[in-house]
Amino acid sequence: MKAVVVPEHVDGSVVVTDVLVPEVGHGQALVKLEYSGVCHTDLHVAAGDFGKVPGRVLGHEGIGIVTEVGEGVESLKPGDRVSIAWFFQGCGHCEYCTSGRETLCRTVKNAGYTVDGAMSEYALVTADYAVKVPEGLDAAQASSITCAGVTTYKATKESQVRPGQWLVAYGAGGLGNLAVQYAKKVFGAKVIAVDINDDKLKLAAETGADVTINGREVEDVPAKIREVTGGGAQAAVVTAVSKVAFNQAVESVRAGGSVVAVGLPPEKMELSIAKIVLDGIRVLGSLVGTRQDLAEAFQFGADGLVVPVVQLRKVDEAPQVFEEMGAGKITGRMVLDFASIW
Ligand SMILES: NC(=O)c1ccc[n+]([C@@H]2O[C@H](COP(=O)([O-])OP(=O)(O)OC[C@H]3O[C@@H](n4cnc5c(N)ncnc54)[C@H](O)[C@@H]3O)[C@@H](O)[C@H]2O)c1
Ligand SMILES: CCCCCCO
Ligand SMILES: [Zn+2]
Ligand SMILES: [Zn+2]
Repeated sequence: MKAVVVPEHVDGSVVVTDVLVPEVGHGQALVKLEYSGVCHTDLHVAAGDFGKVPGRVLGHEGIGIVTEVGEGVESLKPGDRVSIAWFFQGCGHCEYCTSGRETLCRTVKNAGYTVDGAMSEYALVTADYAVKVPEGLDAAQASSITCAGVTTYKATKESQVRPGQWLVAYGAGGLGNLAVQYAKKVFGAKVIAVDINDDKLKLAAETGADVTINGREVEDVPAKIREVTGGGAQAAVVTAVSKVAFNQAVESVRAGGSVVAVGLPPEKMELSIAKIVLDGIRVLGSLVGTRQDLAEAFQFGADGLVVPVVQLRKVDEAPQVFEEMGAGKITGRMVLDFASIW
């Protein structure tokens, strides 16, 4: 079967090649993929940013139909439409798995990183961890919610922004566009989108941003944000792949505000200790979302509140899609169309 794989010489490139259809084991289900979105994390994995995984099947925005279930499976049946997410499986019994923070499990399995992922014609899931796609949600759009959506929904929740308050979305890419939509349409915030690419800012404005700022054209982004918001935003969600955006975010929020770190640039943040102490600013990291978060994020999609902007691409185009994303040329989310090769 066709799959998008990290080649032996881990260098950021990907190959589309033939691999064996996996065998279903105890507690697992076999999923025939319909769609699999390309997340910037897939580029990090392909480049070895989190450690080299040559031969790994990439992908953690998978949506497909269950074709077979293994021994002991009660939660899924053939015909169910399910997701294949970064949070692939937790241990189920540690301090994190038993307190609503299962994505932090220290023995977590991650699709497309520590286990084979969703950019393949067939993929395995751990049945009890595969979140079902609700009726009424388009499968290709569900793909984008499986990582970009749930991650920005969770990050906005963690920001504690309240209706009528200001939230700045630093980065208006695959995640950032959905951060704008969840913040605006689910949490009732007023939203500023910051990016360095006008096409992405145009889409942000079309999908809910009240204000857009091009970080390459405005000399002092935080000052502009403090002016627009009358003293600073109450929250910032940073999905930009740039430390500049993280440093700007801390200077953009008002006293008592929050900065939620989501993007994964390789550098370190420069953080003014005095600023965060004297202004009581919360700076926190947020990692994808739990199974419950994903179920909620899906439902907001099914209800039409959040509408992922996706473009279907042929599986064989995966190498080009990765290059386009790396060059910042993608607007919305590129989704590999496995259904077209059924
Ligand atoms: N924490 C998590 O759970 C989680 C989940 C998914 C993705 N991620 C990470 O989030 C990041 C974004 O992923 P994506 O799929 O949205 O990528 P993307 O390439 O679609 O978007 C990144 C955006 O950052 C913008 N950007 C770059 N420099 C900027 C700057 N200085 N100011 C403002 N914007 C800037 C780019 O123009 C682009 O629009 C990646 O690092 C990815 O690994 C983290
Ligand atoms: C360590 C990378 C975390 C990324 C989450 C899914 O994109
Ligand atoms: Zn992701
Ligand atoms: Zn655990």
